[in-house]
Amino acid sequence: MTIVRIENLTKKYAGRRGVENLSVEVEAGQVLGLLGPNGSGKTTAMKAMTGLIRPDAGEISLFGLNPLEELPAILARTGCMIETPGLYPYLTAEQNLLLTGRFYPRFDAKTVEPLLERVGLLPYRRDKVRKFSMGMKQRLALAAALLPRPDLLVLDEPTNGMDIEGAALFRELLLEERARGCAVLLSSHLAHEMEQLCTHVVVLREGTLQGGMPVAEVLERYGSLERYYLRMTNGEGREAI
Ligand SMILES: Nc1ncnc2c1ncn2[C@@H]1O[C@H](COP(=O)(O)OP(=O)(O)OP(=O)(O)O)[C@@H](O)[C@H]1O
Repeated sequence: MTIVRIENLTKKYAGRRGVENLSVEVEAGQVLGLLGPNGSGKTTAMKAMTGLIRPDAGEISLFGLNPLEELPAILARTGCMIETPGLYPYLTAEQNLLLTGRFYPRFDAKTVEPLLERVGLLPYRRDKVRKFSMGMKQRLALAAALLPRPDLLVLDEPTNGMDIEGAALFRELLLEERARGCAVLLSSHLAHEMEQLCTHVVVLREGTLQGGMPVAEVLERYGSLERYYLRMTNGEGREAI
């Protein structure tokens, strides 16, 4: 089942580059990795998909729905982590999840404690988030993204600031979600992490798609995702998906 379909998405900021003519698809159970240098348009693409910004052109369909018209129905089934986590600093970790969970029709308050345990924050559940380190906030934001029991996860550099244990926990968690049939759109600068987690990758450069293929094919043809990435971003090669 196709969960994400983006066709010819273009978003420019005051005439300047953002993302141009991007087309991608993600099926249930697939993890699509967005790779690209800083400023290549990954966050812009994710924001346009989740209704945070309005695209200039192109078609976006999530679960067969248009985010410009049916965003609440889409967000009810989607977990997001884009840029700064939207957390309430003066509430505890537990209160944050209980409050955020109320926005999701499928939320069950009984899942809060297991979720806190899953991200390693159970001992800190009664601590105010303002006292949390960056990595702890990332862990809590990840738990918040899982609150709706999502069919789609949109994760922009989720392990940024996480310690080694947190990043390992994240990997485990993401593979579980993938096995459950959740579709994932993931961006990260860690090629090794992406190689382990993604089923498919696309590479962006200066707002345009340079290439993309299943990770298994990348490994077969290029030996590593890093080599493929470097090939796609140094301007040498551009391949059709
Ligand atoms: N709000 C904004 N106003 C103006 N330009 C913007 C804005 N947000 C992004 N841009 C520009 O759009 C381009 C793409 O930025 P974007 O944040 O999507 O890249 P990215 O691939 O996510 O980068 P990074 O890897 O650094 O997170 C950049 O040239 C950036 O300067």
